[in-house]
Amino acid sequence: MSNLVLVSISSRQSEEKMSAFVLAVAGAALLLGFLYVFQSRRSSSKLPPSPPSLPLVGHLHLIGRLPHRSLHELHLHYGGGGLLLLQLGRRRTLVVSTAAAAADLFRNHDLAFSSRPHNAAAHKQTYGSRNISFSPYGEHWRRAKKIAVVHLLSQRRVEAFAPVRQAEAAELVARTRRAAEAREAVVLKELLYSYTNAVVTRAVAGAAGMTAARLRQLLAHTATLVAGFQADDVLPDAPARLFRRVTGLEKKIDDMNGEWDRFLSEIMAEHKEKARPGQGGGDFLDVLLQLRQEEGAQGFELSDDGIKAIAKDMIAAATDTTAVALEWAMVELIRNPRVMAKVQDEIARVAGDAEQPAIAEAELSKMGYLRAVVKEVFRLHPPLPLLLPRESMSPAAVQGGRYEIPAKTALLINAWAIGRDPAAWDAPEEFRPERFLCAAAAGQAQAVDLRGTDYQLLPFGAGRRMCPGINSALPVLELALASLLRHFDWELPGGGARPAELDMVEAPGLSTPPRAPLVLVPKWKALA
Ligand code: HEM
Repeated sequence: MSNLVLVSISSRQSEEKMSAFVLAVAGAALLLGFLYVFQSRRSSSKLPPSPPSLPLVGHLHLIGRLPHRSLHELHLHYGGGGLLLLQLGRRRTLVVSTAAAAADLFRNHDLAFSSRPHNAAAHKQTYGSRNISFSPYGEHWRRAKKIAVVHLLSQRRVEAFAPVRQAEAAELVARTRRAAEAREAVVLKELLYSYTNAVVTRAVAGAAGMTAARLRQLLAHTATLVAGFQADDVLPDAPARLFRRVTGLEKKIDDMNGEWDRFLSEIMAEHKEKARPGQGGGDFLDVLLQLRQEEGAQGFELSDDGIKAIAKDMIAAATDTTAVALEWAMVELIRNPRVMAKVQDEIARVAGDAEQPAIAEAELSKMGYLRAVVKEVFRLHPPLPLLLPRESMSPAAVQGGRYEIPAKTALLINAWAIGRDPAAWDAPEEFRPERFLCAAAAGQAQAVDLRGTDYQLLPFGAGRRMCPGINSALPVLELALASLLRHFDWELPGGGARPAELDMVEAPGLSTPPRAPLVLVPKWKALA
């Protein structure tokens, strides 16, 4: 930039002109900045606290590569009542950082905040927001979510997939055993991602192997295209589109959508071919095709694109999240040998010395400490630390009228910060699963749970937009963890970091695995 300026100014006269110009621009920017701050303060005295902002970008310059951490810092500095109002580019955004503020939002204003902000790139990737996750609040979302809850992710269907989980957990153990026998270290992320990917691919499309491998590639590419703040979050529609075109992003997104569509169309065509009407389907695609035949799913038109959008949603929502939670669980257990020993003892006690490699799912419900470990992992490492963004559809007077939030305000719930809220948790930075057992032992009605009614623990969200996949995710996660801890002892490779030195910072993205992928050496435990 400075070189350009030097070259272009050839005479004293032009230097003077330039200084005047620079001064004018700087003055205008200052004025705009002042007006902006003044305007946002003046427009309502009942807005939540907000740091000083800049013209155009608002507060974007205050957000680093890990937005949940930047927002937590801002909350510690400015947060009144656990709320902050930020201008993130073009989006006015309410950020919730404490359990008490989340409780008020979910108990009293869930409906007002039940939509999703429009994002042109996401709109394109979801067949025009025909999926569930990114669909704005309305009839389409209501019906699609009901289909997911009643027909795809119900307790009955989750139980029907138990053999798939068993088979994939056995495969996970077998792969790990091969590495153990070869005395090789494993990259946990790869092992775990293959497992969750295979489970979800079989549930959605009934296939594993090549299909799972192709899907894995598609998911990885998609993640790199949608991670972090997008042009659409910052700029109005037309300039955002122009930005995407100029940077080549638009073409990349179109190519990726084309690949996804070819893949989904192929597996749909296979399902249509083998469909046996009236036989009650096996995988999600079978169920969706069957529902289409039955009176249009109670008047809800399930077009080919609609079915593909829902199938893609399920695959994307289930794979990463579960693998990320599993990887953090292993990181925390390696860092906390006392907890590792205790949970391994419990698993050995409950699962016994059975010859077969798989743990029966009925045994998982008897592993209270394992469940407490899982909750503690979700408290400190929610895989989607800011959940999914929401948007308000009407004005809301929150915290008993203390603050007034205008309609069309985006909402970010910082589940990562809420899990560290000192008003809700004792010694929040400590990994201590016992906190969940003590609550139950102390006669409190029930220990804090993950199901969206305890607002200090929100890894699956809460309210109308809460994750419908929780019943399906928990057994997938618990089964893998129990199997890996039952059959193997785990060590860091020699010469690497010591447990206490493990990097506990996240990688950036919508879901946040450890920044440094965990590498461990498994040791096969011969069962007694
Ligand atoms: C550890 C695993 C998982 C975690 C941590 C997780 C977390 C979340 C979160 C935080 C949300 C947004 C909630 C909100 O906006 O308040 C969400 C939404 C959603 N999840 Fe999950 N999820 C997991 C697994 C799954 C699975 C296995 C499925 C399906 C097979 C699934 C399907 C969905 C769908 C469809 C939505 C959109 C709901 C809506 O917008 O109404 N998730 N999930």
